[in-house]
Amino acid sequence: MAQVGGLPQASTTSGQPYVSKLVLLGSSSVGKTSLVLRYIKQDFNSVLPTVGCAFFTKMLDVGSSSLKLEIWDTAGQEKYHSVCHLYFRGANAALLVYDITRKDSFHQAQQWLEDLEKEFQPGEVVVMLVGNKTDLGEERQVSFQEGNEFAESKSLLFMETSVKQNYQVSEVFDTIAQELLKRAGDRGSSSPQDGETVVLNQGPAARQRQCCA
Ligand SMILES: Nc1nc2c(ncn2[C@@H]2O[C@H](COP(=O)(O)OP(=O)(O)OP(=O)(O)O)[C@@H](O)[C@H]2O)c(=O)[nH]1
Repeated sequence: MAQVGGLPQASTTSGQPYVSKLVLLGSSSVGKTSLVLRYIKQDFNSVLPTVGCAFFTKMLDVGSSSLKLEIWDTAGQEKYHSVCHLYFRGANAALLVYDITRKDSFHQAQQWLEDLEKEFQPGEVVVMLVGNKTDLGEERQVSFQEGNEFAESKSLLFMETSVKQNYQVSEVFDTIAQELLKRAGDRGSSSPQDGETVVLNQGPAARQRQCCA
């Protein structure tokens, strides 16, 4: 797993949260929607395939800082592939989700990374590779080592999860939040003042790419 730094240095003494956009990308049926629903609603049920994109928000407290995560859960079906590009514009973080029992989904996650690399500057977006469905270990086609090595080669965060068994689900989002706040602190972003909302990664490049979603 790529190294994650300590707790963020930035603080929100004014009580205003940082706001970040997190996009979930990956093949159909790898468990993207399930991951979000488990995290936000502590629920695991069979869900219908996503159409286009679903949107969720979640407030997190990390140390003395608050972060509002705007979570965009994209549809994995091939017919929505081109639409997904519209959704990941302006993202601060991305989860590239694959199913450890499906090698093709691992390759698709790598393809999504290439797409992100075309859209963003190196290091502009926090990216985590997530291998889901560890409860189906007997059907595993992608080893932990394979996922980890690919993530390390691309300087991505990496975790394996089982949404079904609620294994490492909150850790995925907490790690992303910590990394976002750490980067905000490293950049010296000032704490939001009363009535002000700070949107991370809103440099000149990001402002030019307004999301059309
Ligand atoms: N065994 C197992 N099944 C899971 C797990 N996570 C999700 N599933 C199941 O996998 C199927 C697909 O899950 P979804 O969350 O709809 O997958 P998705 O990636 O959002 O799919 P699209 O909306 O088509 O992009 C559902 O039947 C889930 O119940 C897991 O950790 N283990």
